Amino acid sequence: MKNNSSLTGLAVVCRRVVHIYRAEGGDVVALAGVDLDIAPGERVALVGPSGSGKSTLIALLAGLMRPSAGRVQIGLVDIGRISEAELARLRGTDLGVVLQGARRNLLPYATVLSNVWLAQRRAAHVRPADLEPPERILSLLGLTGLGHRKVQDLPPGAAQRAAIAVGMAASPGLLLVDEPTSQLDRTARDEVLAALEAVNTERGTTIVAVTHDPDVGARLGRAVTIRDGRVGSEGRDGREFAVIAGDGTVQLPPDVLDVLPPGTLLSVEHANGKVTLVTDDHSVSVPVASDAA
Ligand SMILES: Nc1ncnc2c1ncn2[C@@H]1O[C@H](COP(=O)(O)OP(=O)(O)OP(=O)(O)O)[C@@H](O)[C@H]1O
Repeated sequence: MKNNSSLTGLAVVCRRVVHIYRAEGGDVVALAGVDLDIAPGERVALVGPSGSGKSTLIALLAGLMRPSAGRVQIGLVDIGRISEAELARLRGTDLGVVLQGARRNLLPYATVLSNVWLAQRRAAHVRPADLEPPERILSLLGLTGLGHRKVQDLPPGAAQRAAIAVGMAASPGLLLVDEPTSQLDRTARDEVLAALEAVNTERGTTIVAVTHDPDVGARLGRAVTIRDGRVGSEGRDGREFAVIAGDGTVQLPPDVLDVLPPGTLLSVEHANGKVTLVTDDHSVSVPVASDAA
């Protein structure tokens, strides 16, 4: 197997990723063909309506589940093709995972420093490597001076940053964070976002965060909207884009769908450097692209 040995950010590639939950009442297709490329050191928010598949996607990136079909690649490793032991090693070292609800990631009666130190011991057991002094990780996350506080005594924002510190304990190349700012006040939320930015800029770590907060998406710079188990659209630097999936399909924005409901027949006209969707009776035409300079 190829290794991810670099300490800098890891790339993520998803190709036609499908995930099906086998449930008693019937199968649930949670992801229906996700195509996504994230460059090393990028910061990406996964946004979208409840039940659209965000948590399923982050669980696949975290190696907690394998895709039913398609390819999920973290750095050089195709996580659908590696053994359970290799997957466990990847999870313990290359991937930092911060679950939703900061305190679920932490031992409440232990100090912040001990929480980071214990996470490092677990990582060293899986793959012996040089580990960063825990104090340096706390400093990166703005927790200097709080190392000897018990987790249960921390205010919510500091607890969230402590959970990120534990996620960063083994200096992973990819940090996955589920709802990092939910239930935080504005100040605490800004401190958490500043901490994530520090991780990204100072360590080069790739960051993927699931969030319901549109401001988080805007602040991270790239917001990928998951809709009905697919990549629906992307916001980049304040602009909104539709995305062509690997099978050539495009999810139309909700306001266009109001005018063109599912089942509408369209002809795709490509002429004079313009691509236009036109209804059969020519009552609606939607210019979708222009390749004119
Ligand atoms: N363990 C499971 N068994 C069966 N179905 C599941 C399971 N987990 C999720 N689902 C279903 O898969 C779909 C996607 O769920 P997922 O939790 O990934 O969405 P989400 O976008 O993260 O939602 P939320 O924002 O509410 O957390 C939903 O229809 C959900 O009901």
